[in-house]
Parts: sequence; C-alpha cells; structure tokens
Amino acid sequence: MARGKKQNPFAARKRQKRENGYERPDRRSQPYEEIKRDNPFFIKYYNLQKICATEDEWTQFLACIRDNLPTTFRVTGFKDEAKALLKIIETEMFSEYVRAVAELHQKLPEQVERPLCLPWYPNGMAYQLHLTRKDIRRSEPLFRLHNFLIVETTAGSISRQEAVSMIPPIVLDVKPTDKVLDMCAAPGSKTAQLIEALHAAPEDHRIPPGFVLANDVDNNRCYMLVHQAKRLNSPCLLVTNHDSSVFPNLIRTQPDGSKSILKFDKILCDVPCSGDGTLRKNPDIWMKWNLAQAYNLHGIQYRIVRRGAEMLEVGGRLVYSTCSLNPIENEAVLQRIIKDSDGALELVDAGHLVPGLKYNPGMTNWKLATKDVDQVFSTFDEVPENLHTIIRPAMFPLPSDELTKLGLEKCLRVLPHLQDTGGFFVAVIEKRRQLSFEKNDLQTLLEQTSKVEDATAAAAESQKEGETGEDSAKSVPWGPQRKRRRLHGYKEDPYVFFGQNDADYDNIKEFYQLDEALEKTCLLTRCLTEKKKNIYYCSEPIRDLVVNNEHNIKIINTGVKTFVRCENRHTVHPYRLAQEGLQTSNAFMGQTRRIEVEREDLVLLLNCTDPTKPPSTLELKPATQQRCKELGVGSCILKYVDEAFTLFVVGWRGTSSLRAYVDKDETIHILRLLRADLSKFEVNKYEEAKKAAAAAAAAAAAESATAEKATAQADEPKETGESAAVDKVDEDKPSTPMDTES
Ligand SMILES: C[S@@+](CC[C@H](N)C(=O)[O-])C[C@H]1O[C@@H](n2cnc3c(N)ncnc32)[C@H](O)[C@@H]1O
Repeated sequence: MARGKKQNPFAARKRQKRENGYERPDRRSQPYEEIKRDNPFFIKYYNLQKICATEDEWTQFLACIRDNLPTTFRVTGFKDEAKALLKIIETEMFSEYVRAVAELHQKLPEQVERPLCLPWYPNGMAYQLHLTRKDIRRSEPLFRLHNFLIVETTAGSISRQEAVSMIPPIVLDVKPTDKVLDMCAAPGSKTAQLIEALHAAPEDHRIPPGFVLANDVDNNRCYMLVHQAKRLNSPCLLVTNHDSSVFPNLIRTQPDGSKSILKFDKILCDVPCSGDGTLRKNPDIWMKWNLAQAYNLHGIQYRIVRRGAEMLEVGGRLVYSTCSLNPIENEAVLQRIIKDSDGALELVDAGHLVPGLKYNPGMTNWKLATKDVDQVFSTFDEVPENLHTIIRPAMFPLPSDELTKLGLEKCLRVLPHLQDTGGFFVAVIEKRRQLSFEKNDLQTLLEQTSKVEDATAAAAESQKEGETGEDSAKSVPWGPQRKRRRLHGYKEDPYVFFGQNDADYDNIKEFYQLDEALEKTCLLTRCLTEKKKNIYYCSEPIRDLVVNNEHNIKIINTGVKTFVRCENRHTVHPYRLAQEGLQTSNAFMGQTRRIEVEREDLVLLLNCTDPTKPPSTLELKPATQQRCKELGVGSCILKYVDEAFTLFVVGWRGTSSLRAYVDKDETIHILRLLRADLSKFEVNKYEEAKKAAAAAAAAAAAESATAEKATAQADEPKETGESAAVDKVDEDKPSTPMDTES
C-alpha cells in the first residue's frame, strides 16, 4: 500500500491477525486436559529474557507453570462477623476438608495437608486449598466444600480470587477517607477489596467519607462488575463505563460550594494484558500466546497509566498491575511514564506492605524479538523497517545511566514457582508534584458541561412535545425509563434524587425514626414516577459526582437498595426495609422498629423457608412475644447479640407472626454463624443426579414394560376388554411390525 494512503483499520487488524498466525482455537473440541501445555515461542522468549536468575529456578518455573492452579479464597471484610466466619472455616470447614480430601485421594486424614493460610494477606484472612477448581466442582466427596464456597461467595462473605490478584489492592493501601479510582475494574474482584478497605473502620465513620469509582470500557463486563460489587452493599461505589485512556476530568463540589476538578488519592490501573501469568488457570493461553499481543497492548497500557497519573492527587498513590510476565507490558510501560513525568512520579518499594510475599525485583534489562523469536533486538536501530510500526523505540530499555535513576527494581515480579501461585506484576507509584502535561482547565470543563446539559434538556423537551398522554410521562431528560439496547451497550435508567421536600421521606423518617444525618437528598430512585418502588441510598460524595458529571460520563450503577414499596391490606406503612441497605441504614434508625431476639428465635425464623407459613409469634421466647405485641405490623430490625459479633436482620412483624426477610444464601450464612443445623440446606448434587437418573430409568422401564405388555396383548387372542381396546387402536392404525416396535 502506498504511503500516506489511509488504511482500513479493520482490514489491517485482520491482516495482522493472519500474519501473527492467530486463529481462535475451538475450545469445545479441545477440553483443558488435552491442551498441550507448551509453546516453543513462549519458552524461547522468556528464556531469552532471563526472568529467572538461575537454570535451576528456570526449570522450577517451567514445571510450575504447566501445573494446575490451587484454589484460593479470602474472607471478606474486617468485621467481627468476618472473624467469626474465619473461626468456623478454620475448625468445622477444614475438618470437613480433611475428611473429604482423604476420601477423594484414599488417604488417612493425618496424611492430608491442611489448607495454607497466605502469610502475606492481612489478618490471616486468605487461604489456599490443595485442590484445583475442577477438583472441587467435580468430586462428590467435596460437595459440602463446594456448597460452602458457592453460598458464602453469593452472600458476600468470602471471595474466590486468585492469590496474586489480591496483591494490588493491598499495596494501594486504601483508607476510609480516600477518593479511589479503579480504571479497569471488571469483573471486579479487586474493586471488592478496595470497597472493603474503605469500610474497614465502621467505628470511626457510619458511612466512609471516601468512595470508589470503578470503571471499565466494556459495557457487558460493567454489569459483571456491578454484580460482584453489589454483594458488599456499599453506598460509596459508582460504576462507570468509559475508555480510561481518555477518561474525562470530573467535577466535584468543594466544602465551600465552589467547583473543582476531581483528583484521586488512590488509583488502581489493573490494565488489559496478554495474561500469560494466568497460564495455570487458563491453559488455552498456551495455544494463543504470541509476542504480537504484548506489542499491541503496550500502547494502551501506557495511555491508561498516563491518564491515571494525570488524575492522581499530588501525594497520591497509583498501582500499576498486570497478570503478564512480559517486560514489554510491565517495566517498559513504567520506564516510559516515569521518564515522561520528569521527576513528578516516583516508583516506591511496596514489598514491606506484603510481608512474607516472595517476589523477584523488576527487570532492568530486556530484549525485543520477532514473533517467532528468531531475531532478537537490543536497540531500535537493529529493528528492520517493516517492523517499525509494531516494535517502537520506547519499548527498549533506556540507557543504563538513565534507567538506574528510575528504580525499576522496586517493582514486584511474582513468578508462579515462588509460592505456587499464578504470575503477576505490580508497581507502586507516588506523585510528588503536578505533571507538565496535566490538563486542569476547570472553566472550559464547566462550560462544556453546561452546554451538554442545555442540549440534553432541549432534546428532552422536543421529545416531550412530540409525545402525548401516557408516553410523555415516561420522557425524562436522560432518556426513556426502560433500558434499551444500544450500539454501545444499554442506555441506563435515570438517577432521580429526593428533593428537600418529599412526602415519602417524611413518612419513612417518622415510621423508622430516621436520624436526619442520613442525608435525605442522597436517597434516589431509578425512574420518574409519583409512586416510588425501590429507594436506593448513595453517600454524599457519590451523589455529588453523579449530579455534576452525569452528562460527562456514562454511569452504570450506584446506590444500595434501602427501602422497598410493600403494600398489602395489613400494612400501615408503604415501605419495608431492604436487607441490602441495612448495613448502612441501621446506624440511623431509632428504637421503634427493633426487636432483640435470642439465638433459638433467630434460628427458628431463618429455618422457615415457606413464605406462606411464617412462624407464629406464639412459638417465640416470652420476651420476644412481648416485644412483638408492642410492635405494630410492618418491617422491623431483628437484633441478635452473640459473644463475638452482633447481627442485624430485616424482619417482618405480621398480625400474628414474625419472619426474617433475607434471601436463601444470606440465611445459610447466618445460620452457619449461629452454628445451627444446616443439613436442610445441604444439597448433594451427585445424589440428586443419581436420584433423577434412577427416576428416569424407572420411568423408562415402566414405559417399556407397558409397551411390551401392549405388544404381548396385541399378539394374544382378543377376548378381554383391554385387548379389545388394543384392537381398536390396531384397527385405527395399520398394524405393522414397525408400529409394534415403536
Ligand atoms: C485485567 S482486567 C481487569 C481485572 C479487574 N481489575 C479485576 O480485578 O477483576 C482488564 C480490564 O480492562 C478493561 N479495559 C480494556 N481496555 C480498557 C480501557 N481502554 N479503558 C478501561 N478499561 C479497559 C477490560 O474490559 C478488562 O475488564
């Protein structure tokens, strides 16, 4: 193609894929077991890079990276409840683990290795099991362990997460007051950790003053992120959908009412990468791996971290991480941004934040190569011209005198064989002063925002004029109420905040004796209607972000469901409490709607799984019965105080009954904490499958017996009424041997 002529980017990408020899593997035809865990180019490339210090270590690395990954999980949160669950896991669950693994591997229980507590994870809250995900999913002796992992994950009490993926949030060191940005957040396992850190000091803040803004460019993955983060019920989370490399400056309101550009205290750049550190978990990467991926990703990785650095507050901290081992995606990106910052950014040593973690220092020398690693380049001058658009000068290490000043060795390289994990790269950067290329033009931003707001309002107005009657009620400045599929994802429902005067709020406030410190204008609904259905709550800084920036950036989700409309013939109040929001709302509720229950009462209430037959108040302890008498019909908070923790559960006082209003997984979680009998909820899917298969076989046998009988009777002389009926059938249909068979 002639120089200067515009290329079709899609055709170019297709051509490049062809040249790279990349073809999407057919995963159905090759299950993981059969994937050959080898790729000569991978081995040649990393051997060339000397990612291991010695031959011996290299051999260990190769053996480990071909092996399956052990399962890890962490207990979420730092609260007393989390500690109580940890205790149960370490005693009851691990005894069950030892029993089950002994059965699975036909060993004596004494021969089974106990799960390993990850020494570098804070408060001993993370464990590694000597089992793969597949072992757990497919082995009958482990069904209880599998059930436990599923239920507690859904209830938000544990997170199944790769060990190494837990490192970046730890070294980011989030405090409850921090303004945090997670630039590439989906599917959200690290976001969950950031949120937990924000909520780590409930005794100091009823609602943390800081927040987490979690963003991802992929609209569908944003919904996975919402699903993952929702388990934590934080009102301090905002999920957005934008390209992080061009993330817009956001506006915030200062305490004096003036506007400023938002800068973040902590930023996580867990950028898209080739993912070769996850080979143990995703063996299909063995087939796909090629160097072109790293070359293609270097550019976007650099642009994301550069934009992150611009949005970072002076004195703030940014963590750059990948699950790739490739220096092109790691050290080469970092040397570039640190150099460009001209001293404004500094790499810091974060090893002390993860004491006990084994890692190698960042690399200070690496080489580039052709995709087959048959030509190796130490400088850009050696690169043939036809590769100049793929291999860029900035990918090469800087001259050593410049490089030593950057301190790349402060980065953490976690290699799989060091402690039986996946591979990972983490770097911690701190900002010492403003960057020369940072754009902070508030005036232009405010003008642009106001223009977009005017245009949106005008468009909504003209749409309204074109509509009549019922339809016009659905028209709001942000678009129609129902989500509609668009080219770039869904158009979101609006965020409609309560005003200063709201009859529903007054009603709720009176009924629940709500403390006014729970800011009423932070309550919101997701549709414009007189009759609100679900009422959500978000923290004040999040509200401010939404109100100031909703025309600037696509907001996917915020707010925790706190009140739900619930009207039946007995209700005196139209809104019940939602368990999701109770974690926040509880601290703001008065005494009128509370009942303190004893353990036996709570166990009884939680064991009621038939909503049509709630426990009668007469079955409860006398003190609970008495309190029920004082309490009118409607939503209430059940409080249970244990030696080690206190639980709050949404309840419903009926005319003659009391029930707990929590979903199944949360019910099991609470019963587990209460050390109650869980056998009723323990489903053995293998037994179920066996029973279903036996029932199907019995049904088939019965069917074939009937058919045989019918055949036999058809062959017999036609005397009885039954055989007359068969005759009738036979008369209707032409009788052939084939008919009888079928
Ligand atoms: C390594 S994954 C992030 C994993 C996530 N941090 C976690 O812990 O669950 C990288 C993510 O970056 C997103 N991504 C890719 N390019 C992006 C961009 N330009 N801006 C924002 N996100 C991007 C991808 O959609 C993907 O979800």
